Amino acid sequence: MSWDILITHIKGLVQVREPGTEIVAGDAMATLPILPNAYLAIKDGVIADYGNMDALLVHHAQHTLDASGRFVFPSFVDSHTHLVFAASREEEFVMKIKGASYADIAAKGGGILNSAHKLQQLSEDELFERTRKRADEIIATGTGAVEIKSGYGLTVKDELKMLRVARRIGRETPLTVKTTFLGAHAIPKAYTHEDYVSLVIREMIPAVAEEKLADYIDVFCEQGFFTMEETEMIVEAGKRFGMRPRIHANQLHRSGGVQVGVKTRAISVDHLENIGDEEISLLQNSGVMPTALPGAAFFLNLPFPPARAMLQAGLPLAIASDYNPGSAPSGNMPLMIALACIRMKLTPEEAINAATINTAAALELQGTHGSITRGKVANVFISKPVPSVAHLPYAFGSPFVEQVILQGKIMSAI
Ligand SMILES: N=CN[C@@H](CCC(=O)O)C(=O)O
Ligand SMILES: [Zn+2]
Repeated sequence: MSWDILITHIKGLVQVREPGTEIVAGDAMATLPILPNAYLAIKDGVIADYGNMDALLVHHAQHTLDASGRFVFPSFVDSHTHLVFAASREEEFVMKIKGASYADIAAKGGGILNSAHKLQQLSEDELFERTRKRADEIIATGTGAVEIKSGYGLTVKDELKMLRVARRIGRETPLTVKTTFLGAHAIPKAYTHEDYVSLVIREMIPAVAEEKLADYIDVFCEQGFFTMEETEMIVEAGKRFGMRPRIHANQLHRSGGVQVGVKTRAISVDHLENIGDEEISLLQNSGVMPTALPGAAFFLNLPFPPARAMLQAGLPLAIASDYNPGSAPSGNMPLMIALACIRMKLTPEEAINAATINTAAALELQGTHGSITRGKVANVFISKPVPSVAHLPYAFGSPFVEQVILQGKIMSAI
């Protein structure tokens, strides 16, 4: 008997859970189970065993890694990204510094329409190569599973192109990928609202379903983008083709996105910079995962979601990066955890739960990802030598991840 990989002398094995814990909510988010002086054994791509070093019986392994002074974490699950895009938009970043708002830029044909224009010029292969670099980047900062949305195509052909690229990231990198169709991300200049919504429902959704390109359907429910009624029509159309909703809700205004999410039984409502008591009560016992995107709130100088009030109401909370060129040009999950602690007053334990076990549930990956549990996919990383888990958000922006293992394979030096 021999392990494929044995990690020994782990200072703390983080997020150790027995099978069955699929989500943490309210007060339970404050507890992050950590096993001190531990080992972790990996075989055939899964977590085969773990325990205290004193209980380690089988020492033989193809690769043995000594993690003295280091923590081992389950890889982050990033449940909201726009990883497939053509190019960065730092020109808009500078406009914002000089006073323009996100909405001003969007109204002038910038923003999402700017990204769509750039993406429409690229071949599928070129788009894949650009996206693969971002995939490597997020792997290096500890992400093991990721949701990727379309929404910068805005034509049937280009939305399909984006989703094919996203699926290919899932096949050709060690990331676990879930895909979301977000044709209703913005309204191209040549269309009326009505005509574009009809294109999304009548042509895009069936074409996406035909190639089985999307697991979920999303809509940017926001003033100047899609109304509550349009959002409901679009997600109901997606549901008829087996795509479960997740919604861009309440980013810039009290847009009603949470109300539509609850009504349509969305798996998650994401952003939530503009919610109040009414939305919090609606989310209670709804089964919808509230998801904060602290990178976007930080980058756009928006209010941060009222995380403490949500936890006090007994809600679960997930944290994702929203990696995209317009409102969150970073997929660095340790940085998102730091922002959640610093700006949303989450404790490190709460923020790490939000970025692992709860994001796994938000992608329906709770059986395979998001915790150190026997039988789950061996997606883990070894930290740099650090004094404590709280060092992660404390030393914000400092590299935290030293060695990545995905699907039971040691990734080359990062
Ligand atoms: N808000 C809508 N979509 C993205 C931003 C897209 C963009 O500006 O390119 C978001 O989640 O923040
Ligand atoms: Zn987004």
